[in-house]
Amino acid sequence: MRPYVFVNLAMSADGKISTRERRQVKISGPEDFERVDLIKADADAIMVGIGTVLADNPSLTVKSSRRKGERTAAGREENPARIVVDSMARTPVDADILVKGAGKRIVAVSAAAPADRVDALRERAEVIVAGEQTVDLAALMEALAGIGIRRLMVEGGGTLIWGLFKAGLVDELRTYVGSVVIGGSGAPTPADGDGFLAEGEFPRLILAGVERIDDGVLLTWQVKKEEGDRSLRG
Ligand SMILES: NC(=O)c1ccc[n+]([C@@H]2O[C@H](COP(=O)([O-])OP(=O)(O)OC[C@H]3O[C@@H](n4cnc5c(N)ncnc54)[C@H](O)[C@@H]3O)[C@@H](O)[C@H]2O)c1
Ligand SMILES: Nc1nc(=O)c(N)c(NC[C@H](O)[C@H](O)[C@H](O)COP(=O)(O)O)[nH]1
Repeated sequence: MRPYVFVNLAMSADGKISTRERRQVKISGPEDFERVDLIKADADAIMVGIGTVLADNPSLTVKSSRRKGERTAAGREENPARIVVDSMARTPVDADILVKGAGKRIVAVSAAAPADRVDALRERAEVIVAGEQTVDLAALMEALAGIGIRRLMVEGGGTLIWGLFKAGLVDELRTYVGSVVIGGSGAPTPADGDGFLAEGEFPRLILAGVERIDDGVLLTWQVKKEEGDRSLRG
C-alpha cells in the first residue's frame, strides 16, 4: 500500500517554478495561497525535496485562521507531518521545517547518508532510511502508509516531482498557472530530472478541473492508473 499522492505547484505562464538562480518567486496570489493552506491542512503529510529546503527554507506549517484550534478533516490539531526527501542528510538542523511549529517531522535518507549527519537529524526528526544511494521513493511510500499517512501532498521541487512521476507514484497534479513570465532555459519546471524519451512512458492525465483564481488558473489533473498500482484512494 502507499498513500494517495497529490502534487500541488505554482508555475509561471511560461512553465517555470522559480528563477534560474532557484530563487523563490511569488507566482500565486492571495486567494491561491489561501487555497494551498487549506489543502495542506487536510493532508496527513506534506513532502518536499532537499533542493526546496535549501532554496526556500519553507516551514510548511498551516497558517489559515480556520486551523487555529480547530480540527481539520484529517482530524488533527497540529501541523501535518512534514517530510524532506534528502538522500545525503543535508537538511540543516536549524531549517525552518525542523524548528518552526508543532507536529511530526520526517527526513527520508539513503543508506549512503553520512552517519554523523543522520544522528544530528535524529535529534529533531524521525529518520527513515530507504534506498542505497538515493531515496527509494516507492519504499518510502510503503513506510509512510505503514505509519498511517493516507493523503500525502507534495510541494516540489521539480526534481522530486520528476522522481515521483518516473516511479508511477503520483495520483493527482494540481498546477496553478500564474500571470507572470520568468523565462530561462535553466529555470526549474514542474518535472525536471532526465525527462521521459518515449511517448509510451509519458504519464497520461485526465483533466478534472479548471478554475480561475486571482489572475491565473488552477488546473486539476488525475493521473491514469498503471496496472497493479496500490495507492490508497483519496
Ligand atoms: N513554484 C512552486 O510551486 C515551487 C514549489 C517547490 C519548490 N519550488 C522551487 O523548486 C526549486 C527546487 O527544486 P529542485 O529540483 O532543485 O529540488 P527538489 O526540491 O525537487 O529536491 C531534489 C532533491 O531531492 C533528492 N532526492 C532524493 N531521492 C530522490 C529521488 N528518488 N528522486 C528525486 N529526487 C530525490 C535529491 O537530493 C534531489 O537533488 C527551488 O527553486 C524552489 O523555489 C517551486
Ligand atoms: N503554491 C505556491 N505558489 C507560489 O507562488 C510559490 N512560490 C510556492 N512555493 C512553494 C514553497 O516552497 C512553499 O510552499 C511555501 O512558500 C511555504 O513556505 P512557508 O511554509 O510559508 O515557509 N507555492
